[in-house]
Amino acid sequence: MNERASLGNIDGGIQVGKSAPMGGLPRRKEPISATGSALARMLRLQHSLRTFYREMGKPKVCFVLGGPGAGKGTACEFLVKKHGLAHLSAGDLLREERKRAGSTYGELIESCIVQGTIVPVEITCKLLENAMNKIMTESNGEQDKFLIDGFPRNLDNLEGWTKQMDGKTDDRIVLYLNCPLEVCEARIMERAKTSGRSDDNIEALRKRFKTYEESTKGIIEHYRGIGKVREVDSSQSKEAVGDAVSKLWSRTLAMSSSHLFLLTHYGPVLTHRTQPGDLFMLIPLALHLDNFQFSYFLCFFQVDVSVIIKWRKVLTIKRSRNAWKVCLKSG
Ligand SMILES: Nc1ncnc2c1ncn2[C@@H]1O[C@H](COP(=O)(O)OP(=O)(O)OP(=O)(O)O)[C@@H](O)[C@H]1O
Ligand SMILES: Nc1ccn([C@@H]2O[C@H](COP(=O)(O)O)[C@@H](O)[C@H]2O)c(=O)n1
Repeated sequence: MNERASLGNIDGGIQVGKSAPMGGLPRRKEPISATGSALARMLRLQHSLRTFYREMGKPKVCFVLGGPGAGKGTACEFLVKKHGLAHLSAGDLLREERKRAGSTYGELIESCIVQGTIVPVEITCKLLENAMNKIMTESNGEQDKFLIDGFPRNLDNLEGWTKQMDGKTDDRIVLYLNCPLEVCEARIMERAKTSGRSDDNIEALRKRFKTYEESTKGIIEHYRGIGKVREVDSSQSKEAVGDAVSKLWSRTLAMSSSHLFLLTHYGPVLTHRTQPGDLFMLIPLALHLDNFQFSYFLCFFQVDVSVIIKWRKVLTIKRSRNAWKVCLKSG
């Protein structure tokens, strides 16, 4: 499903964000001795669980940046087809809003586009927020992974997103498509023959390059500084870029969302990062490590079955009522 643009306008008015999948922590089954350290451990665990649930319920975002013509849209289309992600292009949403009858911002948007400057973030961010909400609502919350293409482009975009979205999204990584500007120029001039875009001409392109050099590169460096940039050489063929971004997605994003957590009141006792291609199941996992009289938490997790199989050396897994029970093997 290609969900590029055409997804919302500023008057859409849908609330962003969705509530965490679980309302709160399950009740303890058995009381534990009320020592200070046990209490401290409980509080720590409660805090990490709350963080975990909060992050799990948020839409996951991968920003896609690079120069004009670096191949952002093309790479996103590839990821949509291969990995079923939702693609929101800030530029496409702005162009859509520009032509919407009755839009208050049509003229402002057009003037920014032909001048190669950046539209005020309140407009772009609202369009993105509405489009994300539309996709999440229509998919019943199942589509929660977004490629946001061409955003944040400058400091105003970055600060506005942080303020307007205020932790409502889980901003995972920045996919940076690095391509020499001469290559970008040749691509855009080729695209200009058929695109009909008012900024696909050499004059507007030079202005867009200037904005990219002066504003967007600083944003990429900001994200690099906090370890979020994943870089791909996008001067390669479309197939090679597609392969590279797909591998990146599998290795970085899929892995980071697929941990196996065994939670006890002593904290997560084991976590495991999965490999691309592992089998995933969404199952209710109830943990009760009998020997240690741990209380259990009934949780929904993405569980990598092959990991469970490895751990069967020390753990047994039984189905009990409607839940899975994990016990330490005796002897
Ligand atoms: N790896 C590639 N090799 C050759 N041509 C490419 C490659 N990637 C994209 N193109 C072509 O270059 C042009 C620009 O690509 P695309 O629209 O994906 O870039 P973009 O970064 O999204 O551009 P913009 O910022 O202007 O929207 C398109 O005509 C596309 O078909
Ligand atoms: N965050 C953004 C993104 C885009 N724009 C404006 O749209 C033009 C075209 O963007 P593309 O990503 O489709 O190349 C861009 O030059 C800007 O004028 C913006 O303002 N803010």
